[in-house]
Amino acid sequence: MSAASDPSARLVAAAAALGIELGVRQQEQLLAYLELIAKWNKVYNLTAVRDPDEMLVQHLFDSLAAVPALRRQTGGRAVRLLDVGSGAGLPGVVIAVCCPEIHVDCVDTVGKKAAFIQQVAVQLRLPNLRGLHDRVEQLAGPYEVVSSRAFASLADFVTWSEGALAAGGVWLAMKGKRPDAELAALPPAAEAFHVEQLIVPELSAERCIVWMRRRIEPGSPAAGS
Ligand SMILES: C[S@@+](CC[C@H](N)C(=O)[O-])C[C@H]1O[C@@H](n2cnc3c(N)ncnc32)[C@H](O)[C@@H]1O
Repeated sequence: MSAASDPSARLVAAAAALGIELGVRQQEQLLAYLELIAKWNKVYNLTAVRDPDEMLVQHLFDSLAAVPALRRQTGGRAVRLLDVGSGAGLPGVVIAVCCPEIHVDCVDTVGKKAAFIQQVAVQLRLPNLRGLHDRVEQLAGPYEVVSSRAFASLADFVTWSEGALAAGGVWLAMKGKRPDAELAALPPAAEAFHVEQLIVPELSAERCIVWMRRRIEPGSPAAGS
C-alpha cells in the first residue's frame, strides 16, 4: 500500500502538520473509531459520509484541526466539555482520544447515536467519554467548554446550550466560512471574542472556530467593581 493511500501514514502526517503529538495507541484509537463508524453505518444512519477516504479527511482531520486551538484555550487543564449534536461523535470522540485530560460528554437527541458513543467509549477504552441521549436544552452542566460542529445557527446553539455552560465557560462552534450573518444575529447575552481560522490537512476548504462567551454587562455583579 502506498503512503498516499495508507490511512495510518496520512494520520501521522496530518497530526504532525497540526503540531499534535499522537501516541501509537491514540493513532490506533482514531483509526479504530473510523472503522466503528463504518460498521455501525451499515445498520444505523450515523453519518452521510460513507467513503473511507472522505471520512478520514472530512471527519477525522477536520475534527483534529480543532484540537490545538482547544488546547490553547484550556491551557491543558482538566475541564469538562459538552459536544452538542455530536452525531457519530464529531468532534467529541476525537477530542476525547487526543486530550485525555478533558472529560467529554457527547449529547444527541437520537438514541442510537448516543448508544454508539457509549460503545466507542467501551471499545476504545476511553474512560473520559460518555454518550448522552437527551436534548441539550435539558442539560444543566456545568461544562467549561460547549462545542458543536455542523449543528445549528450560532444563535440557536448558544441559546439552547446556555444552561449547560459554566460560569466563565466558552462556546466552541466549528464552522466553514466565517459566518458573518450568524455572528450579527447573536443574542445580546452572548458575544464572539475570536474567530479562529483552521487549516485542515488534505482539505482545501475554509474552516474556522467561532469562540463565544456570555456577555457581561458593565455594572452587573459578574463584572466586578
Ligand atoms: C448534522 S448533525 C452533526 C453531527 C456531528 N456534530 C458532525 O459534525 O458530523 C446534527 C446532530 O444534532 C442532533 N440534534 C439536533 N437537535 C438537537 C438538540 N436539541 N439537542 C441535542 N442534539 C440535537 C441531531 O440528532 C444530529 O445528530
